[in-house]
Order: sequence, then C-alpha cells, then structure tokens
Amino acid sequence: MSDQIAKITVLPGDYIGPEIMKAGLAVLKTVSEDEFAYQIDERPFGGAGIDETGDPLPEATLASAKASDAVLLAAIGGPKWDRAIKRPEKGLLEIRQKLNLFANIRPTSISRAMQKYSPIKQVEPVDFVIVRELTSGIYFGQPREIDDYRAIDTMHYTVDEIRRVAQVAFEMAEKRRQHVTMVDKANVLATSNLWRRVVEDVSADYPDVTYDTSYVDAAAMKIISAPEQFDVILTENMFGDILSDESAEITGSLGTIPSMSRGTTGPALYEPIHGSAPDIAGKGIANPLSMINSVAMMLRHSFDRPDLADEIAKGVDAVIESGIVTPDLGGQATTDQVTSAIINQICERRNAYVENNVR
Ligand SMILES: NC(=O)c1ccc[n+]([C@@H]2O[C@H](COP(=O)([O-])OP(=O)(O)OC[C@H]3O[C@@H](n4cnc5c(N)ncnc54)[C@H](O)[C@@H]3O)[C@@H](O)[C@H]2O)c1
Ligand SMILES: CC(C)[C@H](C(=O)O)[C@@H](O)C(=O)O
Ligand SMILES: [Mg+2]
Repeated sequence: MSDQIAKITVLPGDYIGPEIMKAGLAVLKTVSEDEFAYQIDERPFGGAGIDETGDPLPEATLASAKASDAVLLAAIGGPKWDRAIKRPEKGLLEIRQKLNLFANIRPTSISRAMQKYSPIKQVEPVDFVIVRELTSGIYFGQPREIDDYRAIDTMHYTVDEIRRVAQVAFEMAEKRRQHVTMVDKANVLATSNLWRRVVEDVSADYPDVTYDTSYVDAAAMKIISAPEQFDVILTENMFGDILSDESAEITGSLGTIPSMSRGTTGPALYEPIHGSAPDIAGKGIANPLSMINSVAMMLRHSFDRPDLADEIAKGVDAVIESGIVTPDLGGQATTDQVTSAIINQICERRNAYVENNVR
C-alpha cells in the first residue's frame, strides 16, 4: 500500500451493479470502523462509462484503477448498450488486460449454512476454486473478423501465458488440499496440447501437489455429480467463464460468488462472477452476497485483513442460516434487508466481544 490510507477504485457499473455496490460499501464501512482506513474513488465504467464519456473504460477510470491499491467492480453491460460501437464488455476485457490481471480466482464452496439452498445432494464437503486464465485465449486472439458470410475467432496461447497462471494455481493448491486438475480439450485443440505440456512441466516444481487432467465436457458433468473431487481447477479463459457460472449454481445461486483477478504486481480487481442481471434490476431484489463476499476477498488478499474478512463471512453465514435471503435463493428478502441483517450481525458480534472483554 502506498500510504496508510487504502485507495480503492469503485466501479458500480450498470443495472444491478449500483444496487449491489451500495450493499458492499455499507458492509465495508461497518467492518472498517476504527479498524481500516480507506478512501474510495468512484468512477464510471461499462455502460455508465459509455453514457458519460462515450468509452466503456474512460481514461480517468483506468488512471484511477492504476493508482489504486485495489479495484472493486459490481457488474457491467446490458441491453441498453447492445448496439454500442464499443460495448461495455469491451471495457471489461480492456481493464483486465491493461492491469495485467491474468489470473482469475473464482471459489465455490458450500458451507454448512448454504447446504439447504444447494440443488445438488452433497455427502462430502464441497470446496474448490477455479483459476481461470483471463487475458488471453479466444477472448483476445487475432485474427478476429466478421463479414456477411463468415466470422472468425482465434484461440491463441503462449508458453509464458500458460506458465504464469499455472504457477498461481499450484501455489494456491499448496496452501489448500494439494491437488490441481487441469481442464482442457486436449483431444481436439492444439492450445490444450500446449497447456498439457507446460502444466506438466510446472507441476514438477510442486512435488507436494498431485496433478490430473480432465476434458472440459467431463469436468462440466463432474462439477454436478462429484464436486468434492476438485480442489483447484486450472483452465483457459472461455472454459473458466462457463464452468464458473455452473459451479456457482451448485451453491444455490450465481448471486453468491465473488472473484479476484490478479497479476504479479499492481492492484487486484474484485467482482462478483455474475453480470448486471437486467431482468431484476430496479426491483431491489438482487442478491448482494456476491458483492459483499468480494469485499471480504479484497480485505483478505489486498489488505491483509483476514480478521475483517472473517467478520464479514461470519455475518453472511449467520444471515443465510436464519433464512433472510433474496428470491434467487428461494427467499423473500430484499437487497437492503439482507445487507442490514449482515450489518446487524457484525455489530452484535462486535458488541458482544467488547462486553466479554470488559467484564
Ligand atoms: N463481470 C461482469 O460485469 C459481467 C459478468 C457476466 C455478464 N455480464 C454482462 O451482464 C449482462 C447480463 O448478462 P446475463 O443476463 O447473461 O447474465 P447475468 O449473470 O447478469 O444473469 C444471469 C441470471 O442470473 C441472475 N442473477 C445474476 N446475478 C444475480 C444476483 N446478484 N442476484 C440475483 N440474481 C442474479 C439474473 O437475474 C439472471 O436471471 C450482459 O451484458 C453480460 O455481458 C457482465
Ligand atoms: C461479460 C463477459 C465479458 C465476462 C467474461 O466472459 O469474462 C463475464 O461473463 C465474466 O464471467 O466476468
Ligand atoms: Mg461469465
């Protein structure tokens, strides 16, 4: 951190983005009181960036992100800008590339509190993390062309791009249950064959970590039938995008899962894995948990405050357990009611702690 006050660039984005960002910032304010000094710099991004400046990633937004200690993003995109020359999604790809956020970490765990909301039956605990390559592959490959009769996208990977994200996955696995599964389509794709060669090589540097591979179609099946088998899933950009939405859904809702995107230096970016949910925007029913969990992830990884992240996690678990949940999880609570319930839990626990320690 550049000085004692953490600089956080805040990008509320579009549709439900501002609704859930408000929730995330309210929880951040609560846990930070007397504990963590920060300043936020809120900037337009995505559709909001287009509306304000004509560009989904305005220059001033990028400059703020680059000068920050961490970036907090809600969600961007939606039908309003589907015909824009440069769509909001383009801004998202650009910020990932310009901040060199090559590793995207998307956790899936079904805590005891969450079990009753999961659509799958679990015998063993489910707790795995997807490490998704984020700045290369088919999202960025050239040539990329379209005319009236054909369209071309190109999947492209280099050894260095694979090696650096593989190292992130193996390092994470060392601190978890020491297992990496690389997910690919090596029975068809040349890029997957390069991934196999490079990851096999990287795995030799981590003797305590076991390593296996799975084709992506089979992995999609196992995420539902045997998710407890996974510890760290390492995969390329587009497979990671698809498998992370599927993985989120086995917890009960896409609206619960946070993510971290990081490079080797510079600020990391934290965001829910879902999009701007235009179908429910403005109704006050968006699930704020993905955003609140993203705030916790930021405190843990960018600011070395696992204590504050744990306080949030305990508050979230208590509220989920009590059944105060939004309609995507089968409940009737609003975004604000869930957020207030979490804040109350955090405050009650703090007061109880103070009382116990004064006596
Ligand atoms: N990182 C991002 O900002 C990001 C990620 C994914 C999609 N998008 C964009 O979002 C827009 C909408 O995309 P989409 O509809 O395909 O996907 P989406 O993730 O926005 O929504 C898919 C479904 O999940 C529900 N959902 C998502 N988040 C929720 C939450 N917090 N609470 C309750 N329900 C929630 C939605 O209501 C919808 O039914 C598109 O423009 C897309 O490109 C942005
Ligand atoms: C909006 C889109 C470009 C983005 C992606 O595919 O990376 C989203 O789906 C995500 O998962 O963050
Ligand atoms: Mg996605």
